[in-house]
Amino acid sequence: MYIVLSCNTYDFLISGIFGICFLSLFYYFLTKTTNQVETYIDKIPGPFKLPLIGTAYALLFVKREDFFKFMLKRCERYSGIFRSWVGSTPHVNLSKPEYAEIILNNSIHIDKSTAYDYLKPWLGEGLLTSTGRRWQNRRKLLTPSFHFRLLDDSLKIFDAKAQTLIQTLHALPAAEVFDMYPYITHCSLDIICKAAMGIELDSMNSQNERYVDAIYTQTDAILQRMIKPWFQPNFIFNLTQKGKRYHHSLSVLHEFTTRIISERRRQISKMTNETSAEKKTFLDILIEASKTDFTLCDDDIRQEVNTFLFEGHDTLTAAICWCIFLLGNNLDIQDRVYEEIENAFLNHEGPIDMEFMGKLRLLERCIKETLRLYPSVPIVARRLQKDIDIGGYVIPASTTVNLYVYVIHRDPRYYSNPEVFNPDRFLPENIRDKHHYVYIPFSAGPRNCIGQKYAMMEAKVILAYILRNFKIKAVETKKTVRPVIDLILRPLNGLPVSIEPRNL
Ligand code: HEM
Repeated sequence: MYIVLSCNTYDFLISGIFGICFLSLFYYFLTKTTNQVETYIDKIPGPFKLPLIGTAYALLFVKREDFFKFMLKRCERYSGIFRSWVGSTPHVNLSKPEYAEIILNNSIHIDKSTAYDYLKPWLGEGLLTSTGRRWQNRRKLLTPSFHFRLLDDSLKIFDAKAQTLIQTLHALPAAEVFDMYPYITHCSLDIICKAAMGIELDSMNSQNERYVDAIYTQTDAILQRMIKPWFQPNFIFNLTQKGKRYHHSLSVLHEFTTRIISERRRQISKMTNETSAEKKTFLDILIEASKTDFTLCDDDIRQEVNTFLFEGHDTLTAAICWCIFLLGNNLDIQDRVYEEIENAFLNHEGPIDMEFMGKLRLLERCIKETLRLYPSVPIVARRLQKDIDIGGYVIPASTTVNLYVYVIHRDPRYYSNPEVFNPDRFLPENIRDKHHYVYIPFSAGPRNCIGQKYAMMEAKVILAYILRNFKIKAVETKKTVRPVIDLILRPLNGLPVSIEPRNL
């Protein structure tokens, strides 16, 4: 007789057996070194803790799609600050803007938490995950790629790709409900490849599913490893089905970026003096710098390309889709945005430019309000460099601190009816007296998002074209939609909508 084990059961058994042996071995040594820390951490309120597993036992039966809701409930229960233990690693979870300021408003606590180590096989020591001198040098090198003038040039690419997206959407059968999420994903992937790497991917026509699927497998596996101690030791994780899928997806991602870099190198080698004097892409800057900077080898370039491909399209796709979801539920606001876009197009010829962008004020407020309600990066984590005092508790150096951006953005002291979509919260007169850290979708301080201006511009262009061409109705409502987190905050069921072409 055969016993058929589901993937999850198999993974659970393998990781359970090995995990218990592994954790027991290290427990003695770990507790010896963390006693002092433990005394401080355990003064902070938090759920009941078990030996070895910490507070992660509560996640044993929490499904992936319920994890975010589960953590939000904890935030609600402990209001502002609570501690949790992922195995023997203490985490302090913060959800007040005043606490976010203490963590973000300085150049001391700029190290990412050890949880980001699980991103390293993929993103290596790229800008998102690196630290210290290496991070400083890289940030200095890459910041000019996001200079305003260069962003201006990227606008033409945003415009051209948004028009391709519109043609694709027009070709779909009318009045049928479909998932718009993959269409936005391919559009923003094509844009980042062209604007930052100089490569024409054309995934809107060729549907590059292998790369996109590999990203979802990675981000899911990485999150599971961050929160479930039994998946953390490599030799256990590698034996699980999840581990096997993870390694396969890793090779797909590396293959993809290696192909992009060699293709761009080939293009550069064919360039004449005239064409090479044209605008340099982000990848060109890296390739050029590697000729004189010997700390920038091929592997470093690949790490940065992986980082920017991921950060540059996945976060943005989520933001655009959440905005369409919200406007598809608030048709009165959608109509006002449509009018604004139509007025901006009056007497306008050619691709969208900076002047045109300046006219889309309501649309900009809608994007900001979307990022308040559904920040693409809902939790930001740091590893403390020295002891700090928060809410009357001492949090020792080296502790992992998680900032719940999603909860901070709903602080009722600063946002009345925080669950309501109201773009006018971002009118100049309404934001004047707000706490600076009550709105941090791009994080804040020295390690804020390097691509935030780029992101706002791209979102505006894509949304302007979609909303000008179609009236959109979202199928899901605020009540039915399930935000899930696998690093990025996405709607569980994608973005089911029906679209009706507007008469232009
Ligand atoms: C709506 C879109 C976006 C959102 C909400 C967003 C949000 C964020 C946040 C919260 C961080 C800090 C992460 C952390 O500390 O763990 C971050 C960092 C970063 N973002 Fe974005 N991002 C967006 C778009 C982009 C784009 C378009 C790019 C590139 C083209 C980009 C590149 C990066 C990079 C490289 C970092 C690491 C910066 C550093 O540590 O120095 N992001 N982003």
